[in-house]
Amino acid sequence: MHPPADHPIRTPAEHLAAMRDRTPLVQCITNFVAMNVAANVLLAAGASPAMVHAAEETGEFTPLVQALSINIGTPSPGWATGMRAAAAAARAAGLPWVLDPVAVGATSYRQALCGDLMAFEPTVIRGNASEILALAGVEARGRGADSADSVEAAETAARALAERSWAVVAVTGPVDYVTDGARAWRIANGHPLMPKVTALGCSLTALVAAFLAGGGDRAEATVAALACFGLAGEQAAEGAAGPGSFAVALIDALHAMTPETLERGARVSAA
Ligand SMILES: Nc1ncnc2c1ncn2[C@@H]1O[C@H](COP(=O)(O)OP(=O)(O)O)[C@@H](O)[C@H]1O
Ligand SMILES: Cc1ncsc1CCOP(=O)(O)O
Ligand SMILES: [Mg+2]
Repeated sequence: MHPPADHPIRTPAEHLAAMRDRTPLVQCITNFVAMNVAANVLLAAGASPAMVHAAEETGEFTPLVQALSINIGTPSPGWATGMRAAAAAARAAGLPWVLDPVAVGATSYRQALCGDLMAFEPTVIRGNASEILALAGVEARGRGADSADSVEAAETAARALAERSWAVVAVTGPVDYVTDGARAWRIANGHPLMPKVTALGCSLTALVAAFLAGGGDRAEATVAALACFGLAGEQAAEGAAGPGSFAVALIDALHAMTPETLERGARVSAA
């Protein structure tokens, strides 16, 4: 169900162009905080969002989309049933899907839900360092939805989780880390204002799903999405007076991003 690893190598710019060529329909089951922000991020970047979460319709709806993003940020039993149904439908249809394990270390309910979802083999897992540590079963110091651990501290756990689950694992923070268990990259794009705006991580997870829908190697598509989002953050910060105007400028920067700008601005290195 995962794209084969023998795709020709694409640059982040080529991944952006491929995503936009497809204008992928991305089903998002996300939290109440992120719903609007994530939809606007997808639209600005060139994808098409659909916030569909009811178990009653997802079996019918998920096969119509090009990628799925599941974020457990504000879980409840009905939504959890919808998440499991959507993940099952994505797996059955061979669609790429991304898991965002928000605050998974905080409660046993979130841990159990992520355990259920992991059984449906996410294509990519994207979280902050504390979330990836907790999901990997390593002691983490998360504070709710925020990380209290460094990306570096989560790298070994991320690799182990990728090997164990066969998901690509993306750990975000000041410098992001992406691994498929065999290969790894660091993405140095981003700006310190990004964690000062809620739901940007959640929105990035949805953007990763959109980039996966563009095809190619799933790890490289993930790296491309992170570089694109981080670079948009850098550009947005240039004229921002603080987190409020930054959030608006980030949407504008994603909309204005071109493959050429991304080619020049992506700071990706092998890890
Ligand atoms: N201190 C920072 N400096 C630069 N970029 C950051 C920083 N913290 C987070 N980011 C960026 O913010 C985005 C969201 O990541 P993160 O804050 O780790 O997710 P979450 O909101 O899920 O905790 C990513 O693009 C990441 O690279
Ligand atoms: C604040 C909050 N509480 C539950 S979900 C959520 C949003 C978290 O968003 P992000 O992980 O992108 O910062
Ligand atoms: Mg998050």
